[in-house]
Amino acid sequence: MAVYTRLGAEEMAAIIASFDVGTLVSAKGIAEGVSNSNWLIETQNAQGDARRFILTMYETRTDTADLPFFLDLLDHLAAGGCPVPRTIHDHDGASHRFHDGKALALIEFLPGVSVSEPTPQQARAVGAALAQVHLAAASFPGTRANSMGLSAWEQLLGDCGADGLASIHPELAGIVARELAALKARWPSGLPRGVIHADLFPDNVLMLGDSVTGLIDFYFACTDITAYDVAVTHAAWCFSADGARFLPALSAALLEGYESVRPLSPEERSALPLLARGAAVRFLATRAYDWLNTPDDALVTPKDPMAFARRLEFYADPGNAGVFAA
Ligand SMILES: Nc1ncnc2c1ncn2[C@@H]1O[C@H](COP(=O)(O)OP(=O)(O)O)[C@@H](O)[C@H]1O
Ligand SMILES: N[C@@H](CCOP(=O)(O)O)C(=O)O
Repeated sequence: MAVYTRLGAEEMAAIIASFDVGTLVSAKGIAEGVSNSNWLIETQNAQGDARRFILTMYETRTDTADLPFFLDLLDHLAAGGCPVPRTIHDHDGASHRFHDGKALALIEFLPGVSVSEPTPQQARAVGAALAQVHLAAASFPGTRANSMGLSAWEQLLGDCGADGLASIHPELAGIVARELAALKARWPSGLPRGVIHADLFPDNVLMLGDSVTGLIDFYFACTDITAYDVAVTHAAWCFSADGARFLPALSAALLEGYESVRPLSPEERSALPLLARGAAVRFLATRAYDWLNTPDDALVTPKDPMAFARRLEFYADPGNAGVFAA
């Protein structure tokens, strides 16, 4: 459930009237998503043409100071030919506005559905789309530090505490301590950097058949190691949902699709096993924190941290490093 804020019909009509998109016909809350409130908006213009948009109201997890970066990035990538939604600017030319103290933005609706059991063809298309984003983002002037980097993982996992981690799984605290030490000692410097999506899970990709029709939810986008984004996407796409089974055909297809647009350098390739361990720790950290800190009556069901502990064990096994070999 991801509608945290209730908006009355009159309020919604007034918000939509701030944009040059016609009159409001319907507004339906969207159940998917966890961070922000989203509505599917239908409008009609003077000619009677129906149009669809997504209205997002940013809740506490999104820092509104970051919105110009996120929203300008969408427009930049869309102008560069990437399948990302454009933002609709209001009558004042602003990409976001405030309602009752909360920021909101209207963005283009893109068709497509999120796949839950991707095929290799779909993984290939996602790899290519990710590479297209990396190339198009190279000319984006904005920068944003990664607020979900190594120090944040350490902080979140520290906040969980050894007892908290042990309540999730008896061996988790030990695994986490080992991994954080290895990542801190060996995290690469000198690899190409740029703007990355940093959360390209299947639920953030819209597809029709084997084609990517939309890359959405850029609210973790930041400036970081480009190949780390490949590692995040690999961790997100190339395992069964519970992390228990690695899916080699998806892995090969994702990397091949990526390299069909942006070949990886030998240095990036050889860093991928470690970057993938980092990616697994990143999602283990937020999931473990949420697992221990989400109130029982919250609207959101926390995601299983162990699904990323299992991926981590896979990536940390030197016998599996060949997965990333050219
Ligand atoms: N531009 C878009 N076009 C079509 N559907 C979208 C678009 N943006 C978001 N959605 C829908 O809204 C849902 C939640 O959006 P998302 O940005 O992932 O929210 P959250 O940040 O809360 O996770 C998506 O799963 C998708 O169904
Ligand atoms: N992809 C993350 C959760 C982030 O939530 P999102 O709805 O903003 O994509 C995970 O699976 O842990």
